Amino acid sequence: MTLTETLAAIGPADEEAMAQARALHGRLTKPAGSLGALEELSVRLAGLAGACPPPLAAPAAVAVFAGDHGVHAQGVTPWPQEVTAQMVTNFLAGGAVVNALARQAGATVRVVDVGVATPIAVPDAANPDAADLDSDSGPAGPTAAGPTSAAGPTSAAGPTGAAGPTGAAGPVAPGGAALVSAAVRAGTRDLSTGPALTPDEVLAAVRVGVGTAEDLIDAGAAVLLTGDMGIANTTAAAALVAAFTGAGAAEVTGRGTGVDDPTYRRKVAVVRAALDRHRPDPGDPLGVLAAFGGLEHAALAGFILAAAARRTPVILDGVSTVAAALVAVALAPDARAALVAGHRSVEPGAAAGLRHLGLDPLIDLGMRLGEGSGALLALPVLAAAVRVLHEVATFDSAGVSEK
Ligand SMILES: O=C(O)c1ccc[n+]([C@@H]2O[C@H](COP(=O)([O-])O)[C@@H](O)[C@H]2O)c1
Ligand SMILES: Cc1cc2nc[nH]c2cc1C
Repeated sequence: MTLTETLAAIGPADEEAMAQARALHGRLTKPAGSLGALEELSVRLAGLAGACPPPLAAPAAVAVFAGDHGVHAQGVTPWPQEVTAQMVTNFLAGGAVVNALARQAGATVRVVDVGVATPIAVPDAANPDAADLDSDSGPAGPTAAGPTSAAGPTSAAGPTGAAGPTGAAGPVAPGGAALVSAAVRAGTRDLSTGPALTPDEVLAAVRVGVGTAEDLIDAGAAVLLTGDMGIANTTAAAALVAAFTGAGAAEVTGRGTGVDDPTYRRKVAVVRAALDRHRPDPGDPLGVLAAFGGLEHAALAGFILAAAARRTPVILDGVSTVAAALVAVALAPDARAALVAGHRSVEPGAAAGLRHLGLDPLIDLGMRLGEGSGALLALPVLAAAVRVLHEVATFDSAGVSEK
């Protein structure tokens, strides 16, 4: 679908299904309210699906969007830019945190190059079947269904190719991920000296995200997870969060990968100057993306919107995915119904963004990695919330006396 069609397909939560889920919770063999936040989550998922119970949350697929940032030139991070490409290679080889956590959670991983600035080395596919989580490289389980296997032909990026030259999914190393090459440009321009992206580049990146979500859902995914990789992207994310929440630069800028005091001060100054320079209008979400980027934020916004249009839950991860959710909800307020806040990242912009969205994170482990790591840890919680509605007996059916 085009972005316009995607936005038009996003509708509000189904109040009737939510009422049914609330009523069902009152009949299940547990004191009312005893499952806390799990209950409200399952009610929201019923509202999204328009059904009670909503579908079980499997198979699950995480998409990690990778891009580079011109603002890297301002010294806002200690890491060299080429680490973005090197970490993509690590994802493909199966050696990153996202791979370990995806194997643990029984999710597949797709990596989308939407704007990496340096060449990506694709590891040899020693065993192309190994990315199928049914294999020995990961735990077998109901979520390890073939159709979403990262190694499958659906990874060939037909629909995501709107942005330009798009590669078929690359070879997959054992336990690794498929690569979709859909770079819109080799990193953004420096947001501190001018717009990071042109309007056309923004739209192209958003389309990559829309196509990725559609592709994964068409291949069977029942829940989508967001991930990002981009050295210096917490600077762009902070500016995006400030633009949509109205918070000041110091409130939303964090230490990212762990920057020292002088770098942190420089980073806050860069975000403050960029906000002054661009005077972003939150009523023009695509204009805000053009001002600050990044390409992965734009693609993530499209990914979230397409999930909402297909009434599929999408688990947010860290600050970049929260920033993208702010863009998505500014474009289509009803998209909020599809959002599940996976975790509370240490990065202050993540908490500020979640507050603005009115979402409570499922877990809070002091993490600040990105890559989809927090979303993957929250996946079993979401899956459990749904399974309870499917499987727990009622007082009537189990013959348990009520109070
Ligand atoms: O989202 C988070 O919680 C998060 C917090 C700090 C760092 N990161 C990751 O670190 C990279 C950006 O950090 P930096 O310091 O280079 O801006 C990028 O790849 C992010 O995925 C992610
Ligand atoms: C090593 C490394 C891994 C990452 N994963 C996500 N962002 C990252 C940033 C760095 C620097």
